[in-house]
Amino acid sequence: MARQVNSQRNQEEAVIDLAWPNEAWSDVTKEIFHQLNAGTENGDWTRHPGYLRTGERRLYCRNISEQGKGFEYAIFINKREQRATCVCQFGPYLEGPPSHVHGGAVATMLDTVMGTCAYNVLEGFHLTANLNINYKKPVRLGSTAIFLAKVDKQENRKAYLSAYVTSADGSTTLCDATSLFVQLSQEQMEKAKKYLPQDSHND
Ligand SMILES: CCCCCCCCCCCCCCCC(=O)SCCNC(=O)CCNC(=O)[C@H](O)C(C)(C)COP(=O)(O)OP(=O)(O)OC[C@H]1O[C@@H](n2cnc3c(N)ncnc32)[C@H](O)[C@@H]1OP(=O)(O)O
Repeated sequence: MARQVNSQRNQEEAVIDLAWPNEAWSDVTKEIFHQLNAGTENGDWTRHPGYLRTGERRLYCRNISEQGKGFEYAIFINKREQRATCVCQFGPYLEGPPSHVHGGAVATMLDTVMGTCAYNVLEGFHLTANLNINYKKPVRLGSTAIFLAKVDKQENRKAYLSAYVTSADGSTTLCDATSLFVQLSQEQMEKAKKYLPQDSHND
């Protein structure tokens, strides 16, 4: 059910919101998505739009355009509680150990979920300064996992986040992680402005 979002930027580049179930999603992934999406009804949670840009640049975890082959995910944000929850299904192009997900693919989703959390709940634009991951169990290729991230503390420009990854039924912890995100200074933001999308489409 990806939704075309008009982009004022330039005509040949479409911006498509992929953070919706599609036919490549398993019933488990869809079920968890609908549970998380139900949390948006009373406004506590918001679904973070996951845009595929079909132009030159693409968000790394949205760059495998064959449906179901890469990262299939949706991220939900609770701004008041400074938390993010993500349901992610790992496609067959993400293999590391045979039939299991590459550790770098899991790290990508941890960086993205914590980065999206920081982006939505904190002031200013943050970059990852440090990311530490403990891999507790291998993640089966094709399986669905849940990522739970939160902001633990802020000190000046530093934001400390933690996250853990569970199996779809929540019974098994697959990973846990901590990170440090640093808010860009005014001067750094000025320099970064030329790289930011001109319209409101993020991710
Ligand atoms: C408009 C909408 C468009 C986009 C809408 C997006 C929507 C949402 C999608 C997000 C999805 C992707 C999210 C992925 C997020 C990435 O993947 S970001 C890419 C990977 N990260 C990088 O490339 C960052 C590279 N590093 C840097 O640029 C610089 O080191 C930093 C991080 C900006 C910090 O440098 P700096 O500004 O010079 O600051 P610096 O004084 O060095 O450090 C500040 C403080 O942090 C501490 N610190 C810095 N590094 C460390 C460290 N490694 N360990 C411990 N302490 C540290 C310093 O000690 C210092 O502490 P205090 O002295 O203040 O106590």
